[in-house]
Amino acid sequence: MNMSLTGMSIPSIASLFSVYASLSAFITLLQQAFDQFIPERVRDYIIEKIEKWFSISKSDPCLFKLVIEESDDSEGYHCLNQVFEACDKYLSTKLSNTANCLKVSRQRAEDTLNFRLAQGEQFKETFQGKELVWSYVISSNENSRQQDEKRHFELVIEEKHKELLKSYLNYVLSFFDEMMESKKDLNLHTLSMYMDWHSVEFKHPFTFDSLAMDPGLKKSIIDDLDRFVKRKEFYKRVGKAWKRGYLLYGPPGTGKSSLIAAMANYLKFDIYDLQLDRVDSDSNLKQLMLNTNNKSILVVEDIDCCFGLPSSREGDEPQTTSKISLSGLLNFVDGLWSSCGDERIIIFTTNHKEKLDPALLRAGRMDVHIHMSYLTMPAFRILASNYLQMNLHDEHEHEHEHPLFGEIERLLQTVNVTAAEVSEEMLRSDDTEVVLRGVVHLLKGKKCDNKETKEKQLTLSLSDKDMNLQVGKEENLIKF
Ligand SMILES: Nc1ncnc2c1ncn2[C@@H]1O[C@H](COP(=O)(O)OP(=O)(O)OP(=O)(O)O)[C@@H](O)[C@H]1O
Repeated sequence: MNMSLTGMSIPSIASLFSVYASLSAFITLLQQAFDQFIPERVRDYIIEKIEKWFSISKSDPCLFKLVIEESDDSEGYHCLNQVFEACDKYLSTKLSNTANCLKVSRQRAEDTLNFRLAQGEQFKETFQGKELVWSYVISSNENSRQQDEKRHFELVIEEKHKELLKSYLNYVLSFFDEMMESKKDLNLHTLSMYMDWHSVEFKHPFTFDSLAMDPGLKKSIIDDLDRFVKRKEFYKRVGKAWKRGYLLYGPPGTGKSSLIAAMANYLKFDIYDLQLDRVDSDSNLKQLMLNTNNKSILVVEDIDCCFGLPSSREGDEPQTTSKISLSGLLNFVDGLWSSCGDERIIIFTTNHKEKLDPALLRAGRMDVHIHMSYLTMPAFRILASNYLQMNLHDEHEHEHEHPLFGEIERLLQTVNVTAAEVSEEMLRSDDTEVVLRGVVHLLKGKKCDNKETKEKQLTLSLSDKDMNLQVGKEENLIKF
């Protein structure tokens, strides 16, 4: 019995070849016709549709996808999503030797390279024996500005393992927290052209050791900062937000910005430099405030110039003033901003405390007022020790001080000079003798100017029958 071949004849090898040949000729013809007669755009469209169809039919219906967007706009504000930031930082530490295509960047003044997934690229990771696939997606509409692009991560896992995502994300978040705790680099955040924060590495070398200031005042500032960072439980107990406000006031060049840098370096806090004159609405301010991180210092420089007051700087053009109101700012400082984060410091600086709105000085608003005064002898010793590498920290060293120190001390008692002016003089030479003579010359010059001014004032005030012409140096002052 012949069961398998009943009614069928096996084709010969020759006929198989001839069918194959005519089939491939037909396909080649079809392909040529497709290329020649169908316009390129239509061709691309057809190919894309076919590819899409194949990818849909291939896709596994049992996958679960988690979307992590860069910002959370649900409240009507563009608030950065910290989970996105954590994932971004986490991936940048994992990617460098695994993913197929990466983007690399380095910001000006940074040492480190930042690796990121390129758009549409994937990165696979195994967590507790299960595979997770990361991808980075940028979506934008064609007419949008760069800022309107939306970025998100997609994290895909098999549906049946999706409960693992929670512990995986917790692992990523605690990795990020540890990274932030141990990070040595601070960031300086300034306003970008899109009115968002733009961050660069903050590399200001200034520390409390570099700061020429009365040692007693310096110690009380350091003690205050130490107390502040240790008082988490205290603030909770008394029901206050864990924040502290400092008002730094004094003439230009006395070290207000330098003190801010020293504070940031001491606490390892990021700095947010809020240029109020660029903020155009209260809602913009709210968004910026909400996008600041814990453990940070928010700085508003020259606060007296921000709210329509005349410029406090000699020779300054009349400056643009902020479109937000002082009360708007104070509402944020007292209310929303202070209650939406922990370990926040806010610093206002001014050259003219007397021009400030009393609302700013109200008790409980700025906790500490620090007067940055003209240079005193103890502060001069710190400058000399730093710039000229003279060992002047030892109390008994004063006996062996350079002979010009006596003259400098006498001059400093009668002349108002800023640390900025003296430090500029100290940069002029490596030779101690030359530098100290330069300082004496600077102080004597100022004394002459003072004398001339005094004489002018005396003539004026004599005509006014006003003899009150004391030019005295204010004491260094810290007021809590
Ligand atoms: N107290 C100080 N100790 C050491 N250096 C100082 C001090 N004050 C000023 N300097 C030097 O002068 C430079 C300018 O000082 P700084 O910008 O801190 O002064 P400022 O009070 O903030 O001035 P402004 O009011 O103009 O902003 C600093 O970079 C620093 O080199």
